[in-house]
Amino acid sequence: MRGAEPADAPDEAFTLADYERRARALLPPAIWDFIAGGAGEERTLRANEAAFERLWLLPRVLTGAGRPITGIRLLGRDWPAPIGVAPVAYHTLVHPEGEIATARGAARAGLPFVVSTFAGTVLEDIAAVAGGPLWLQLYCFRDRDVTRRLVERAEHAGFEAIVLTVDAPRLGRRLRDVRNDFRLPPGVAPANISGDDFASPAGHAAVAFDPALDWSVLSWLRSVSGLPIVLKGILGTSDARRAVAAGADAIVVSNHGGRQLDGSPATLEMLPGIVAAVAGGVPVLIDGGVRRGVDVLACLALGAAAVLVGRPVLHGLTAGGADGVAGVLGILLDELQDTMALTGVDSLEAVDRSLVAQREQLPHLPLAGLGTPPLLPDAAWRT
Ligand SMILES: Cc1cc2nc3c(=O)[nH]c(=O)nc-3n(C[C@H](O)[C@H](O)[C@H](O)COP(=O)(O)O)c2cc1C
Ligand SMILES: CCCCC(=O)C(=O)O
Repeated sequence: MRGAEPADAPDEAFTLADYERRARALLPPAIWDFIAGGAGEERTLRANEAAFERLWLLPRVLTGAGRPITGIRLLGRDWPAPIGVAPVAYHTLVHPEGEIATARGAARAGLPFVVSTFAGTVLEDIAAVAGGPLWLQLYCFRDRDVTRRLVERAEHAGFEAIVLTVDAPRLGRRLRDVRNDFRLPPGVAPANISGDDFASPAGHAAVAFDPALDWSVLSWLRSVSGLPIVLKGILGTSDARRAVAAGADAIVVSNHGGRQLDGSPATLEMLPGIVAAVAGGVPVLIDGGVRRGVDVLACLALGAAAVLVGRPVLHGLTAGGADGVAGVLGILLDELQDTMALTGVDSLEAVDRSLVAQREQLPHLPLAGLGTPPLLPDAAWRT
């Protein structure tokens, strides 16, 4: 499906799919399953990547576009490209240096890194080697003192935003982990929170996560931190509007990589409606299934300010530590530049919806009219 591919784990990685195959060959099966898996029957997990297969990019020719400039500005900071590392727990599951190596890899590209509440290494140590913006992903615990201390430490260490995950009153039912009776191996534990039994991620979340959060959590967070607040895990238009009204500084359209509510839609499918609902009020980021530079441009064409990438970064970390992370991010960046050049745009401001078409909406394609609901409500195919 993914083009000219070697049958096994390749020696050299030219695509994110190559890194994925290398990681799979290296990791114990239960750890692979924890990372790769989603909730339930994994319908949402599959849908995230599949949604990109339904979009075509429409190249324009003779536009006079020169060398592509990929930089953006977000929450007061310049990013060299609209790509960041999504928060992923326990990088120490796949590499002994964990998030330290990830931060070093991301620093080579100058790209931002969202560090998980469940990082396996110490926030201050990560900050010491980081080269791009650092954001802290926050799970709000029943114990607000533990939650507050984490935020204060991050702020003190130079983290620039808090990314509150709002789609996890508990963890989704991840059947691979249930069947494997998945436990963290010895030596893998959260480095920035203590006291609990963390061995079973779902069991720990059931005890420690606040299952009854409501919108007042934003004012609580404002009372403990002056940092910008990003809400991660918004999938609906009314929640997106509510987030803006409640004072969020940005949102991430996310279904947690298909790990929470199985049966929720692909993030790409929800993006245009959410962008319209937010109407420029705050930047809209997206994650879920971004695996190629073309996917990044498709998200931007549908109105995203930036994308976050989760599993591929862990694949790079598994395969080559900091070099592997830099490799994954570098491939995405190169592919984004190729895509911009070949689409006929040289800046991201020039990227808009006229650059994408949903394949079912191109009337001359045999696939037209199969009854798939339109991704772009206004049939935005133009030439
Ligand atoms: C192994 C793993 C651990 C994750 N841990 C967290 C986490 O601690 N906090 C969080 O908000 N999201 C977490 N996520 C979700 C990611 O931030 C992100 O939403 C998702 O992975 C994006 O999809 P992608 O993997 O297809 O790029 C995790 C995802 C994976 C695969
Ligand atoms: C308690 C660890 C939660 C990590 C997480 O969010 C995920 O695995 O998706």
